[in-house]
Amino acid sequence: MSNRLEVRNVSKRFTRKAGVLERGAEMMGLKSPNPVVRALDDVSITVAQGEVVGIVGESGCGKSTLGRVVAGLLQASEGSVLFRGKQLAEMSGEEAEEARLKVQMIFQDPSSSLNPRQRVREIIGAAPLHHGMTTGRELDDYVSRQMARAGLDPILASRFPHQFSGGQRQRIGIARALAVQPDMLICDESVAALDVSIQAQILNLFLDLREQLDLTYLFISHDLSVVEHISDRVVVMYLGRVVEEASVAELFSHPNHPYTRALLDERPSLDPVQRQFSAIEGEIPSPISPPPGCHFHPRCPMAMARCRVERPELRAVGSGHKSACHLND
Ligand SMILES: Nc1ncnc2c1ncn2[C@@H]1O[C@H](COP(=O)(O)OP(=O)(O)OP(=O)(O)O)[C@@H](O)[C@H]1O
Repeated sequence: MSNRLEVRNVSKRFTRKAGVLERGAEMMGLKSPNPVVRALDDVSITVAQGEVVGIVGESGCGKSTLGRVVAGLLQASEGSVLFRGKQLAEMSGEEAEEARLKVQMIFQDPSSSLNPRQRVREIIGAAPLHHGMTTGRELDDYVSRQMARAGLDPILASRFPHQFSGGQRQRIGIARALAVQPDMLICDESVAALDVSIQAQILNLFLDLREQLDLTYLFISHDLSVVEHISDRVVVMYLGRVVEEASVAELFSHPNHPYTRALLDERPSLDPVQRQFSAIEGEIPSPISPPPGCHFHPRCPMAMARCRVERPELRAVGSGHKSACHLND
């Protein structure tokens, strides 16, 4: 399989506006005024054509930032993103626009990403019309096809978003993304707001679309059950870094990194309300001043002296299995 996407050594820093405390500290000559959040710290991943790669980790570990950098909604501070071996920065204007359209993002809350004043026909049809993928005359048919693909009855095209249920609204968002003929979907908590039974329907729709359209997915979720259901491979992130990656079967049966093991240990069984993992001992440190060495060491039951000073490299621990932990040495 060829690489659809390659994220190479990407870091993303945000500068937060200084709060009262920081400004006071600066006036006393103690600190720089604007704290820097290290949302991504030297992240590298590859996604093969047709693959579904799940990105998991606790809140604030950088999952959404990674998705947004890949979708071109945010610029990386360092590193590069390559599509089929080519960097966006190296492409001509038209080529770059086409590459951007090929990567579409599906967000968590369909209600806030759909214009409430637009009818579904306009929501789905505006972009393909603008980019010349259809004509005004063919628009109704074009929109109907996208709706049918996403499991919506085309007869509903003249309705407004509020006239649909949450699951149907997510289908409108999916139809809108499909309408610009993408190769890759970045799903950022795309089923998190839905009831569990509707979640299963939307996940199955994503898998069907992958078969029909040869789509590639980056699937961001805090819910391990969702990721296990849909992914071929899983990337585990902690405080802006990738700590482990493996095939879904390998990761769930032989987790290597103590953080991944803690995530899986804390995974409650069937209670959907508790399917988030927040129960690992200790607070997540701030990405403004992450701990030195291995970011996980303050919470790691197996931390050694070395873990407090030396960053562990992400290295192979098995076939297609990588982990960033000094315990593997
Ligand atoms: N625009 C921004 N300005 C400043 N800080 C930001 C911005 N966007 C994200 N961050 C910070 O970057 C870090 C990573 O955030 P991100 O949203 O990528 O994490 P996440 O894993 O997706 O978490 P969640 O599931 O809660 O969205 C967090 O500390 C967050 O507060």
